[in-house]
Amino acid sequence: MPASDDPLARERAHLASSRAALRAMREDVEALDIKDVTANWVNAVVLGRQIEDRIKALADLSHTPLFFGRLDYLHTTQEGQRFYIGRRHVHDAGGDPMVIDWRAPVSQPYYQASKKDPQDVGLRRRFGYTGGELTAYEDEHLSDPEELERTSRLLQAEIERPRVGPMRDIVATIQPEQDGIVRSDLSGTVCVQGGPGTGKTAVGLHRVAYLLYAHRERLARTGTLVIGPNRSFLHYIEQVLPALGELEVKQATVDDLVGGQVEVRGTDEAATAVLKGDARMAELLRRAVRSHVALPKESLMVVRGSRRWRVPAYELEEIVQELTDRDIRYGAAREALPQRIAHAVLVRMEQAGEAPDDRVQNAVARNTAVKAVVKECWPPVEPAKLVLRLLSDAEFLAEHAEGLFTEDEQKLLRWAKPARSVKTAKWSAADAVLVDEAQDLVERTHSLGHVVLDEAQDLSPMQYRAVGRRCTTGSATILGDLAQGTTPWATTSWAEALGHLGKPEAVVEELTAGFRVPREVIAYASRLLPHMSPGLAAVESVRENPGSLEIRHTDTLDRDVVAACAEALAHEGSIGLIAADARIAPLAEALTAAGLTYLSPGEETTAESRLTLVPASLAKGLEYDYVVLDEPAAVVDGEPDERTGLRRLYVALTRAVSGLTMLHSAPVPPQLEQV
Ligand SMILES: Nc1ncnc2c1ncn2[C@@H]1O[C@H](COP(=O)(O)OP(=O)(O)OP(=O)(O)O)[C@@H](O)[C@H]1O
Repeated sequence: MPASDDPLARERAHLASSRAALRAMREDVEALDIKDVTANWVNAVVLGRQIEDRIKALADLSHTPLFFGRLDYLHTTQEGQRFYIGRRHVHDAGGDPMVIDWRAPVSQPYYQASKKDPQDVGLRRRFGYTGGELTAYEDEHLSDPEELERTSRLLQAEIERPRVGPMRDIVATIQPEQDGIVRSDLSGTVCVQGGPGTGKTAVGLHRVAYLLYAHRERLARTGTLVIGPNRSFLHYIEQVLPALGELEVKQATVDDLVGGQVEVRGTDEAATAVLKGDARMAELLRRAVRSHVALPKESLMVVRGSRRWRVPAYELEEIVQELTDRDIRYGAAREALPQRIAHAVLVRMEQAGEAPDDRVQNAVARNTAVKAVVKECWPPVEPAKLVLRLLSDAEFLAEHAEGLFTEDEQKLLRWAKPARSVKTAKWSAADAVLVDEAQDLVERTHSLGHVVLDEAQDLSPMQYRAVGRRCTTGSATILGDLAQGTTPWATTSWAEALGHLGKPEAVVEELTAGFRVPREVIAYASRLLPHMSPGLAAVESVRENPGSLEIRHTDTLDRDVVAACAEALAHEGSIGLIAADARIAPLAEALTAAGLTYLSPGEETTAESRLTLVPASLAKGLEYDYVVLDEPAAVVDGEPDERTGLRRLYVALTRAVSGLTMLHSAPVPPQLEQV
């Protein structure tokens, strides 16, 4: 068959010319000479960096196909009729598109069109690649009533592909219900509830990429942030956005966000941490900050030259009262106060026939007598010092906690040993959140354009508030699973959480199709659901490969766990050995003794180094091709209460992509028995 008649050959030719076009685009950028256009050194550096980023974004990565799909519309539109869909836009020398960005509106039917609703699509073609080579394609004629609907083999192969290394993007296979969330508008906050492996993280990251495409300038100005539960999780996901060409998105944990003011060196008992995370703390802090405002006792006398101007105490009182009533930050009101007082002085000057201008008003505002009034009525408040006092000084706490916290609760809140200074205090993570709240009462926190919050179910109300104030003027994507909440303050209702976040109007979407965990394994793990999160639906696995689930009883646990790891290493893909935190040290020793090298979570698995030893407390959000789960009873017992223990076990049981081997010497928790 001549190449021109062979569709695969034609597609390969299009790939080759698209690659050449991309190379040309890159060469054009590389050839840019900025000497003539940059007037100064700063501009040159900024522009130089932008060009470097652009060159990086135009790299042709051999392992990521330039396009993964094709759409042929039934009718020609202004933009054309046939489109190749890929990770980025590529055009030829004449400016005509060779590949269309997956985020462009014309690409949307690639994800959304169906036989029921073809959206003017005649043909949808998916491409299969082997090692960077285009080797297969698969067609759907959406408008052909004769053609039967069937599951795409290429899609299935992509979902079943063994995992190794960090998280990958899913642009080629985003599902319609996921696409709806990815493309939802920047103005709205979306909350996604979904069981393990339903693609919440993937959807959140692709939503950022989409929003950056659709609102590039606005978000470049305001900024975007992805919040995850810990460093190892952030490492695991950090390559997804760069692979989609987005290099500017920041990542942080909640602790990172609030950690600027104090150094966290202490911990809290669970009951204390729960209380410190309670939304009532916000009111306590508000009262404590506002308690610094005092009404003036005496009148003010401003001397300028030979004249003296007097503002009576009742008028100063009115000014202070008016600022108290207004809903502005403590610090902003403190800055406004001298000007207000100066204004009152200026009114008197005008009444006396003078014509003072702005400079006079500014000079009066800086007058020592005015400064003294400000110091007396609106003294500066240092957030960390204020929280320190609340947690150390029983009387001060009691004064502001009245009607909010009982005496017993106040006792729980107070540090056993009062701290002397901000530097030496043993701040806990929950304390840092309080300092952040107090800081915001003094000075408004900068708001970003969009924030993605992953594993949100583990946040306390005060933590939700800390995240919420970082997107007051922007929007958010909140991702979580109520069944995976393992903190003592875990979320029980999304409506409540969204209220704390300050986005009560957000829509809650649910994802139920599972892309990670094989059917048999998810069915086994879901036996726990009625015991820990009644009412939540079990995930429906879309994987065809039933996967393997093996439960082994043993009297020589360490030895057999190591053997199971060695067995798992015979398969391709990554291996996670998950165990209760207390079991990590003995297992590490056993692995080393057996000559098996292992990584810690967050370290990248590679083809050479594929085994990770994962404490159950860090397993959330991660996935491994094969999981060996050590002693489930120890995972449950590692938590302060049974429900949290079962949830921790549920997380550990749902990390596997291809197979799970569970080994136990103690009895398996009875909740896993068949009902
Ligand atoms: N549409 C899709 N096509 C292919 N793979 C997908 C798709 N959606 C999700 N996946 C894959 O499924 C796995 C689970 O996705 P992800 O980690 O986003 O789920 P999650 O809901 O955040 O899970 P968890 O609750 O355990 O944190 C990942 O490997 C992801 O790439």
